[in-house]
Amino acid sequence: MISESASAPRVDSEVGPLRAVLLHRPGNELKRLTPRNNDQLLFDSIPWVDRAQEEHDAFAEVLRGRGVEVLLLADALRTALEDPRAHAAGVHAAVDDRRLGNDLGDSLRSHLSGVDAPALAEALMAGMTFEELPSSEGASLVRKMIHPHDFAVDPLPNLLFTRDSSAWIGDRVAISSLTMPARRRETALLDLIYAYHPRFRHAARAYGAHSAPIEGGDVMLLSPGVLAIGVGERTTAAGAESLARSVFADDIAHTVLAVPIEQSRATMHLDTVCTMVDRDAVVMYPLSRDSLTAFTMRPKGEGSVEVDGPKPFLTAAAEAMGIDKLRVIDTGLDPVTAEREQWDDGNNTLALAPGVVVGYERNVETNERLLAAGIEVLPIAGSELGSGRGGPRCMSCPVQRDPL
Ligand SMILES: NC(=[NH2+])NCCC[C@H](N)C(=O)O
Repeated sequence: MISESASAPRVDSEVGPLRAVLLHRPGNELKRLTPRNNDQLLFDSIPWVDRAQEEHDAFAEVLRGRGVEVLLLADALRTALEDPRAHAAGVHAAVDDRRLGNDLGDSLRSHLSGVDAPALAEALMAGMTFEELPSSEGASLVRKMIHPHDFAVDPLPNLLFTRDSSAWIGDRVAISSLTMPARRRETALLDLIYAYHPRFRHAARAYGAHSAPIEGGDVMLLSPGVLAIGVGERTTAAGAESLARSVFADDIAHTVLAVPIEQSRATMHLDTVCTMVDRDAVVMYPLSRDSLTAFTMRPKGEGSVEVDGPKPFLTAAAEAMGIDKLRVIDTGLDPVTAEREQWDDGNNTLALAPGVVVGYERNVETNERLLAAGIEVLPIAGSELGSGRGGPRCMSCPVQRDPL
């Protein structure tokens, strides 16, 4: 259970000692994946769910072993839904009349209004097929014509990647406006947690969840007050610009770098090619090293934003951070190994402190080079977890880090 008394959420960097993190233990939503729907649901294969849970439990244990408080999204959602206002909003978020028609929509609404918080949380996360809807009197055309195994409420298998659905910047939380249709409803769940869970009730928001697309995998806190935002398949230029305006207005950042990344599945977020492993160091996909660029945004007064660049990313980042150089841990891998390990989230590490990161054990060569560069790598298994294309950073939303 999530305690209510822990100290206030705050995250100013990528590598400050991690104190609390939001994870999602994969649940029944993964059991909805089939070879017919996995592409649309953004998984590359069909995970073995029990094993994925074991791998995830082991990931959480590694974090706890290092003194990190692990908050689980399902627990947080159930707690939030105990509040009657959250429960009503949860029912609203589950029922889509455009899909169900008015008759079925009404009957699902009245059914879900009567279930307890855990059952509503389960419907919100794992979804419901038409066959699972409560049987109602009268014949809805939709019920007669639809396939019983179609989804009346979509499952959310990508809840696993808590990084993307919300991100803490300083003492504020930005709830994402997710791009892919398969993930959009995650916004509503995070919105409920941050509005109604006692631990978060007082948290101020950065950015409006219904603004232009932003996903947390693209948001990197290079140093206190300096953000890098990937712009590619998920976060749009409009999203990066609105987030910049919002953090400038709230005075929680002074510089925001917008970093164009290739619009492809392999590089869906900035953190698929680059993550921070130390105060002044990143691990980076070798092919991105010399090609990544950045536009630099700064506040210009009266709510306007000045945009410079593009410059090489490493130069722009060092300038914004006020350091001589952002070190790149050179994995020095040959292009084929580098491409294989990038695909398996080798560059997607989660820092627990400066110089200490969690990485997938399968990325043997990347991890060896990190170790050789003096970075401690805590390896975790990810054969099943990785089937959704996300590594330790994607699967974690830091809620509290100590200042550097
Ligand atoms: N921060 C990340 N790289 N997240 C990975 C998310 C993977 C997920 N299947 C998606 O396509 O959205």
